[in-house]
Amino acid sequence: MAGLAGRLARRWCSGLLRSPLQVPALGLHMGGPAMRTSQKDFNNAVNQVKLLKEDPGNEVKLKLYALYKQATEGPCNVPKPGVLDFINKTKWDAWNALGSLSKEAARQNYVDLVSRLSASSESPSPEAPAADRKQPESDTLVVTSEDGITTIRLNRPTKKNALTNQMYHDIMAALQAASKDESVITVLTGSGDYYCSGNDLTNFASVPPGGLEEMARRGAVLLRDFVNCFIDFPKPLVAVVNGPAVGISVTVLGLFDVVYATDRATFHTPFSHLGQSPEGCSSYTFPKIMGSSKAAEMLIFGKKLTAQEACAQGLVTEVFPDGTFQKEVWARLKAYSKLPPNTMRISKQIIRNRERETLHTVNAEECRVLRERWQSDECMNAIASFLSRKAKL
Ligand SMILES: CCCCC/C=C/C(=O)SCCNC(=O)CCNC(=O)[C@H](O)C(C)(C)COP(=O)(O)OP(=O)(O)OC[C@H]1O[C@@H](n2cnc3c(N)ncnc32)[C@H](O)[C@@H]1OP(=O)(O)O
Repeated sequence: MAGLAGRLARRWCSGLLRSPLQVPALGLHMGGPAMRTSQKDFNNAVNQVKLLKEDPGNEVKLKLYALYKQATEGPCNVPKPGVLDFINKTKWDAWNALGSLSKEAARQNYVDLVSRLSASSESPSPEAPAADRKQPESDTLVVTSEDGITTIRLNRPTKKNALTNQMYHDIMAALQAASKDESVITVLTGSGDYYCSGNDLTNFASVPPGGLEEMARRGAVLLRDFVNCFIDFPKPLVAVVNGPAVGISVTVLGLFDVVYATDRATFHTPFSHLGQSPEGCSSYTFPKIMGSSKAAEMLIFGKKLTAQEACAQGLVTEVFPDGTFQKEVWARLKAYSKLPPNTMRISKQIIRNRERETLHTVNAEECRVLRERWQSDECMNAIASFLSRKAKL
């Protein structure tokens, strides 16, 4: 029965990309998705599906179908097909699983999904020569591969490893390369006494010709792409937190598989102090990890956690004495890197995949909100204070 259902579903899915659901060509906006999806963006995405070079597989096609129905008709409003009507039941289940997701959110998710599918079908294949892959363009990021471990090291110690716009791009490129290289485990860590002091606040200092609005739009697209790389990263991802961590370097920890910290580390998300709001999917992962009131204390009131506190609350896996931190952590990681790589990937998938679409939705929403916050007086004043040396956390 399951085999027959699978075959029928496969046959149905193979027709989906050519189904009458699609609208005439409009040409997809590929330069980074808009944060508020218009009908035109959605129509473009529907059309873009037909141009995908690779078959995205049945699961994705079903997701596309369900999001399309939700975006155009709202929550599932038709009776459940009978158990023997395999094809329509599969479609119905996928649509119904979206519950009360709004039409707007479904449209946004559809556009995001198509944009990711288009990007991955255009990205270089694993066999592509290394020269074709984007490599870090400066020495503020150092990527090495040894003993089955690819290490991405933030290397701007004099600025506490604050993330410049270039570094966001370099990290994304490094993650993309690491997802395809021979390594088994990927590590993110920092040089010097800090792990990372978060977004480099001077990123806000140079306003582009389009003004504050354009700066906020670009920031939101960059942030969304950056966080998506963590959500979608396929191999075990480990943070080796070698010192204090601030802002986005803390929030994305909820998307890592394991977080090791020195006992010198602290974890600080001072968003309210900066007139900003949570990102990195922390509005979803933190309450899930530590409960809503602990998460609120961090994300709304900016409470700084010690490494021990972060460990007690589940954000950190294990804390090590600073004197032996590097030795102990790397010995542990080397041992883990000998485990069967495919098995580890598959285990990660089964742990994470169920939540992937939710995380993409959360990410898009957080970026939409932040885009507005970045244009607020509260945010501008906080950044101006830091840049004029009046404020420090
Ligand atoms: C597009 C994506 C957007 C994503 C949204 C992300 C949001 C966030 O990450 S919010 C968090 C932003 N981070 C901060 O607000 C931290 C600001 N920095 C500080 O408060 C302090 O520098 C410190 C507590 C991190 C360290 O203090 P201290 O030990 O006293 O060291 P200094 O302040 O002297 O720092 C040395 C040097 O580094 C510069 N610096 C440190 N952090 C940042 C930063 N985040 N942005 C820009 N510059 C930073 C600091 O200004 C010093 O520079 P010099 O004076 O030129 O030596």
